[in-house]
Amino acid sequence: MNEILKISNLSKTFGERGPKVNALNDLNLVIKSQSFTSIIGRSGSGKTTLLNIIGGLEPPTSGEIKIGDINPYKLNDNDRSKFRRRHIGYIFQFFNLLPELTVYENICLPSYLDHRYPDKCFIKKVLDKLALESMIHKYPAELSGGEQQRVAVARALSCKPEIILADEPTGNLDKRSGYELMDLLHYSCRMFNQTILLVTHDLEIARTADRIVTLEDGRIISDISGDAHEE
Ligand SMILES: Nc1ncnc2c1ncn2[C@@H]1O[C@H](COP(=O)(O)OP(=O)(O)OP(=O)(O)O)[C@@H](O)[C@H]1O
Repeated sequence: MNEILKISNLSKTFGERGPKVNALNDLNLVIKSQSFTSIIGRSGSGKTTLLNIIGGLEPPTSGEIKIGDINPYKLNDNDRSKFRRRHIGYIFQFFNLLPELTVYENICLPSYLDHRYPDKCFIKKVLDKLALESMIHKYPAELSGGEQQRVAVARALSCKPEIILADEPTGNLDKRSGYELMDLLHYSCRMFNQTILLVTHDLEIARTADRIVTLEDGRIISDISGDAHEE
């Protein structure tokens, strides 16, 4: 498999004026295309910071990140936003759906923002798989937490991004919905050839991945692939 993401000597320091926090310290990571990686670690270990930097939301203090051949931080703001919309899908703990839009409009939002027509055929497939077809005219407030999270997943998939970044996506779900969501992410990784990076505190959820990367104090302290992490 090819590399889709390469992170070299990445550091992030917060607190320009006040006390400094080294959230990431000289971190190196290579992610293969179409792989499923869990990122775990204690609170404050740098997981969200890493995901935000990969997602083009937070520039690193030093070091380099390449998604394919592109360093998103070498693009201007407009091109970086476009790059993000086209190549990266986000799933957050608090679904972040827009309450005044229907389920279908929420799902198509990334395409609208990109001034493109949504791929209706593809979206239909996603709706089918996520069992959302009957809900497309509803508003987020009319849905359960699990249903809202499925809408958030459909929205993340709708532009067929190569990379899905999921930050504690099961954090607000009951156990069953959490495992259903993981099945969906594994399915989309296989069916739509996506690469998934998942931040979680839940070790059982983390173990469903191909690879588990553990952070501590902004450094990788363990990186286990394949069946080894199931022992
Ligand atoms: N915008 C910010 N300004 C200042 N410090 C920050 C900022 N964002 C994160 N930090 C600090 O950077 C460190 C890493 O934070 P980060 O949110 O990446 O950790 P995390 O592993 O995702 O934690 P959690 O599991 O609690 O979400 C923490 O010490 C945090 O307080």
